[in-house]
Amino acid sequence: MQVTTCGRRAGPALLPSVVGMDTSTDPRAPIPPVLAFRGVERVYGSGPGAVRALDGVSVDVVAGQFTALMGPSGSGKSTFMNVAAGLDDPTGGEVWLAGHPLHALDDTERTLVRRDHVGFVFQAFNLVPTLSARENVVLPFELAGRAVTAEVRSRVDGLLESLGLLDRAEHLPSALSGGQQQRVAIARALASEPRVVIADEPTGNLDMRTSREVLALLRAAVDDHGQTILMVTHDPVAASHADRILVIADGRLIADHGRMTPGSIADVLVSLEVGAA
Ligand SMILES: Nc1ncnc2c1ncn2[C@@H]1O[C@H](COP(=O)(O)OP(=O)(O)OP(=O)(O)O)[C@@H](O)[C@H]1O
Repeated sequence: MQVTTCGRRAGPALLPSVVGMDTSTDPRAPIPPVLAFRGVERVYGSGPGAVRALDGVSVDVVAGQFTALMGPSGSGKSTFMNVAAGLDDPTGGEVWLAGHPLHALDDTERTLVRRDHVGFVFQAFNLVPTLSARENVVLPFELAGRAVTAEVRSRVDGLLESLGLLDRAEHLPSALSGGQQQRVAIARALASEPRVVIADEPTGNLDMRTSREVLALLRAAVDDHGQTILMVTHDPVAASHADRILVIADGRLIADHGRMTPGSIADVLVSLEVGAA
């Protein structure tokens, strides 16, 4: 097991002037991380009742990797994802997304960074019920005021086809199965070619077979298109599709594993529960 830089407060020497921004033209330069946390803290409340949901988290999420974030209930997974996506503000430390210092931006600026660089996949699909599958996939372009050009339409149709949805493109979400709805959500997340897709329990509402299909699609987005994915899951089978498994407990990153089998992941989670008992 490689233990991360968890809990370490990064000093100035660790901070390049712009973390994650590709400013170099040197082809030998290391690929910058898509997401960088530097000593990130998120404290809710104050005084004796304060909760340290993130407690000095330092980690890089690497481009073109499928990273899973796991941990017990209340360990800080949702807080990590919300801070990573600029939906929540850290109370300390630095968060860099695609080269942008989220910790230093105001709400409007963070919204723009999120819109341009993050795709979301949620457990509850979150499709607009009155729009067809294709309209749901195109919606983020329209919301962002981006022209839905012939090229965009062709990319959307290519995605729908590769996800096996072209013959369902005109259907409303209510006429689709859970697996098909999640595939539409994945198409929507991938369509704008975001720097990172944040997936929150994407298989939480799906049966085992459909879960496997959805995970294979996420895996293919990484392997075939170099997509970066950050996924929260409680499910060792889901996490076994990831290249890297981060484990969080009490707001601290406590482990950083490469690919693992579902059995080994389950062992790690059980040992956490035993340790906490
Ligand atoms: N808005 C909030 N106000 C106060 N405390 C909060 C708030 N949001 C989260 N917390 C607390 O922060 C800690 C981490 O919560 P978080 O939701 O990030 O955990 P989680 O790992 O996602 O849990 P779960 O797996 O149950 O969804 C918990 O102790 C939680 O009660």
